[in-house]
Amino acid sequence: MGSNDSGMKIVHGEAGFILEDVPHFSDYIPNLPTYPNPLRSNPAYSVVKQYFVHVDDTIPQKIVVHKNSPRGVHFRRAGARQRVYFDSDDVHACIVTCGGLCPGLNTVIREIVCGLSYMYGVHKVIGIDGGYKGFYSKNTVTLTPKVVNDIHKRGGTILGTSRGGHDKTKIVDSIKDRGINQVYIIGGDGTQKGAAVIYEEIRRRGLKVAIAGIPKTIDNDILVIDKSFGFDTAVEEAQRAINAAHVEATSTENGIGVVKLMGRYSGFIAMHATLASRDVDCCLIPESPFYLEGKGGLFEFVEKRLKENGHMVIVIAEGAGQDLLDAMDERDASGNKLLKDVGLWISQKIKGHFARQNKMAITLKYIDPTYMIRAIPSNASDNVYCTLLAQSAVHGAMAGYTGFTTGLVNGRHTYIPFNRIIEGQNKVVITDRMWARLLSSTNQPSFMNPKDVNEAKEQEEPITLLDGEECEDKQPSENKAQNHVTTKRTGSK
Ligand SMILES: Nc1ncnc2c1ncn2[C@@H]1O[C@H](COP(=O)(O)OP(=O)(O)O)[C@@H](O)[C@H]1O
Ligand SMILES: O=P(O)(O)OC[C@H]1O[C@](O)(COP(=O)(O)O)[C@@H](O)[C@@H]1O
Ligand SMILES: [Mg+2]
Repeated sequence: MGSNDSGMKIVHGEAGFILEDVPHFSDYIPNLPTYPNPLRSNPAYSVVKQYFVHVDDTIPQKIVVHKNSPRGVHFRRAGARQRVYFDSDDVHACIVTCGGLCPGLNTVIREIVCGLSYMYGVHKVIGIDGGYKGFYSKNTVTLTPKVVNDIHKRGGTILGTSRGGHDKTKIVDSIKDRGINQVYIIGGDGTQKGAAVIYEEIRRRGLKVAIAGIPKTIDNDILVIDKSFGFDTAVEEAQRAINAAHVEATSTENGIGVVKLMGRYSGFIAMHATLASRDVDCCLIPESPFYLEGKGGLFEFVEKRLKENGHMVIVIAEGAGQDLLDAMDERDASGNKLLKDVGLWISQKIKGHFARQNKMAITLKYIDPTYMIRAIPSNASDNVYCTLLAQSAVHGAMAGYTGFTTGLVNGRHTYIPFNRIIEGQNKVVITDRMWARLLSSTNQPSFMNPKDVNEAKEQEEPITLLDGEECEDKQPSENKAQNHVTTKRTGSK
């Protein structure tokens, strides 16, 4: 076993096998006592054949391989272990939610509390009020299965959330002073960065405190994982806005419906909502630059579509086209760049264009459902997903793992080291099949010239085979997460 530059635990095996492992208490605290897992005598679980995860089980990050491909990067499989590193009576857990809202937050809170209680007999669980700053500036909330029983039916988070306020020293002091030894942190890329910092400080102080992250992002912009909870719910709810835009557009002559959806840096909601709806004529996302005027521009396409169909629907992600708007140099308390309302901007531009041209009268309706979508409870399938994520986090912390985010990788639940999650952002790959499907379903212009396409393709890395040869096919690089072309391919498998 070794560690790389970023201090990650890396295990190398045969045929190019790599395990990007997560930290464990035993890495920095010697001779800790262990206990048999209480699930052994749990009537529901004890009948399951092989309920406990084998200590060597790992999940591959890439499942499409060639016969000579190296086995590649793997993550530790999530789930209950034979032995645990906590006596249930000694556990004092806390839960915190940070960043923007997302459908499913309450379900995750519920299932952490119920998982700890029903599976492990843990009864001391508290909620941190209002995000990271709540650790040192607010009172805590007692969480029991009774308190959380119905919360999954509500949107938002019963604990409240916030941006900014991440003070490492004050947070870790508060964890220590309160005697907390398991910390469940639910939040997006910013939150997971904050969790990594807390984990490092806990380890530096030699504390037996498990730090477990549960990835939350309505934008689906977290690396490595298949998709984030609440994303499906958001795509489903977006259909209502798109339907309304379509009804408005088809009810007048030359009607245009514009719908803005969330997606600060990643256009997954817009892309999936468009593909699901089939009523959308044009989908604009941050990853795919566009322009308005001239040949191949948006105005030309709008005119064409109106002439052909008499109406059109445009879906635009909030982070799309920001380079065309006058830059706003403000940031939120977490340091995220504040965005201008691109939906309003594009609506005014289209109206202005047709007013100037004076050749076609249009009626444009702009719908911004973003916060309505974010505030709803999660749907049934997200509820199940949230349950499994929460239970994985609980199993991991009880088993002594720490410094991990729990996530679905190729349909299996895993523990992923923080460093892997926070090294970039998941983005739509515009040279990938899914975006091509979208372009073909809307028949919109790609707004790309051949030079852009070639540049995007050049950023892709070749697949290296075991003998060091390069395969003809290419795939997006793991390390180009900040570029337009990045590693993750939601839905394009
Ligand atoms: N690089 C960082 N280091 C430490 N804390 C961070 C970092 N980035 C964000 N945070 C903290 O994480 C929390 C949530 O971050 P934010 O970006 O608002 O939302 P999200 O986690 O959904 O991306 C905030 O309290 C913020 O201060
Ligand atoms: O108004 P707020 O709360 O700052 O939230 C706006 C942002 O939050 C999001 O919904 C989610 O962002 P995070 O997951 O990073 O919090 C973005 O889509 C959006 O830009
Ligand atoms: Mg974020």
